[in-house]
Amino acid sequence: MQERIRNFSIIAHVDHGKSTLADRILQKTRAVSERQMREQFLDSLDLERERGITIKAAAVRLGYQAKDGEEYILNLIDTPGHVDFHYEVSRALAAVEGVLLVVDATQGVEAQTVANFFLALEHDHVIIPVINKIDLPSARPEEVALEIEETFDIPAEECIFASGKTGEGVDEVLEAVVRRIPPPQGDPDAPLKALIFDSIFDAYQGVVPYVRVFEGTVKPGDVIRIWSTGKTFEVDRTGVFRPGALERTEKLGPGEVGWLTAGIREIGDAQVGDTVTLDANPTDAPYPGFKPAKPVVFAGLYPVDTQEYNKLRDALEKLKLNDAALDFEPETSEALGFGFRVGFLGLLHAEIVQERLEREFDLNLIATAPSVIYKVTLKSGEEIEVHNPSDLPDPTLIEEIREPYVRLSVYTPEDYVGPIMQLLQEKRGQMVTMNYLGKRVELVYEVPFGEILYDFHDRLKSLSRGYASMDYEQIGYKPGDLVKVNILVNGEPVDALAFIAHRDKAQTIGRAIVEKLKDVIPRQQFAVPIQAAIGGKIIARSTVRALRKDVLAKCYGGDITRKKKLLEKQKEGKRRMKAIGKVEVPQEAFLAVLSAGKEEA
Ligand SMILES: Nc1nc2c(ncn2[C@@H]2O[C@H](COP(=O)(O)OP(=O)(O)OP(=O)(O)O)[C@@H](O)[C@H]2O)c(=O)[nH]1
Repeated sequence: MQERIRNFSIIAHVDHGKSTLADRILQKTRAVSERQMREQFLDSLDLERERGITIKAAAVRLGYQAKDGEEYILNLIDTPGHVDFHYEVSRALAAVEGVLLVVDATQGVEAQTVANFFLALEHDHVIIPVINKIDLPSARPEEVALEIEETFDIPAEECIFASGKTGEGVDEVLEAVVRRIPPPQGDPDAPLKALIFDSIFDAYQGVVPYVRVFEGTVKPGDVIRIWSTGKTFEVDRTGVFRPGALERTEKLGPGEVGWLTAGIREIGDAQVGDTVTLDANPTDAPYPGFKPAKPVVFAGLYPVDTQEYNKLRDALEKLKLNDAALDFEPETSEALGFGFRVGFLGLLHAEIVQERLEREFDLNLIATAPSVIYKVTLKSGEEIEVHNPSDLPDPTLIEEIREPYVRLSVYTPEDYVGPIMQLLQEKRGQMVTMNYLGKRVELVYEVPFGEILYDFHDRLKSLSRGYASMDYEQIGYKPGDLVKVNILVNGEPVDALAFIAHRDKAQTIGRAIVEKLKDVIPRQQFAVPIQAAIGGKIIARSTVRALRKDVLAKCYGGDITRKKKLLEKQKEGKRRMKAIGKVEVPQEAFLAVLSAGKEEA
């Protein structure tokens, strides 16, 4: 049977049509009847469908009758395309022997096409390029095929032209999967070696690890051992993925992709990348390179209503069951009260978590601006990590501050190289290389991670009319001339608004923030000064003038529904206010630093 298994993934730059192609493949293999077929089958969380991005790798097992007359088992493992979830892509790829590299025929090769290609190459996978969306009038498949040849050294003839929308070329794709991708290797009698490439949490079964078996066999009743923790569990069930269902099997053998349950209660006991083996007959070669996912971006999350603190904690605990990368600890802010410092894999991850908290748990939250982790050496010789700018010790105690750097690659049509280089310079980037790939250019820079955190991606997109794309990886810490800037509202420093910036940029950013705050803080009965300060030195200042804003002033005439709408809008705005001294400060204020970068340009 192993001979007729094919395990593969689809990799692509965001929006190049990975999920649509997967749907079409499911349909072709008739694994799902038309009626059952939901759009974008593999994205199982509602949120994912709504935002149109794939977050969690999922898997499905399909039956396929090939042109050679044989029946094949195809295991399709879905991968997330966004850079925040790189580690999950990498582990999903470890579970397969080949990949479909989907490239949009109207866009060509982009940053994550390249990053994903190299991940697949590292795993020695067979790579089948699929040029997608050929139904679009602006498609230029031949040109893109040449671009692929030039960039990846894959002959242009190997590219398959397809459309996930119309279904054209999908038969060819399936035949290529069967013919070009090799069957999995592995000995059913060897000691068990299975890789956890994903997991879900089920209220009854606990953590359900998704595994790819490389060697040996696992079946109900076996006692398994999780490699990194050494913990043991008795297997209750094993099974495979049918579209929309987890189907039970007697066992899982080498080359198979499936799931198991074993009464595992903690997500930390079955983390993506870890190896499962048998306690009685363990493998001596676990899957290499396991590292637990580590958050790199931190933000404060506070309930608007202080009564909701416990509800927020319960919600975070529930989310963590399904998300090993989510990290949180209690935090108090003078301005915002009791809340949590929450760690994320990146900005997108942060946005998704906040959205889920508000939607699925009906919480009303104030989020503070996200921050990276700074490493600080004190004059006393002590080393500390700062996850929250307001925790940065007094400058007189500090010997050195180091900030995290990323290696950033940007892909862009050559027309936009000038403005993008200017942007990178403004972000304190240092060029590593610049490569020409036909009419496209790859720029590689080392940039402080904190600089690209807020608005970099938006600005890159707008500078290049949407054509440039980016990818990055963490490369470690470097010292920087960094200072903490405090923001004072009505003379009081607001801890939740403090930020850390390079000394040369502190004043510009400080000025942009106080200007922004002036606009978002509603007028009070009295004038409210807003200041930015480094230590005792005021570097920028603005004033919210007295007098309440009359939202109805704009509506003369008797349009009562419009008046109502405005009043409701004002109420909505009020829901997310925090009183700071005598001043009501709305949610937007706490994110002012996010938009401050734009004005700085
Ligand atoms: N015209 C046309 N549109 C397509 C085709 N394939 C996908 N699309 C559209 O392109 C957009 C992105 O498609 P998705 O399948 O969601 O892309 P994806 O790569 O899975 O995106 P992520 O999950 O965010 O990585 C959607 O609006 C699709 O309807 C195609 O073959 N032709």
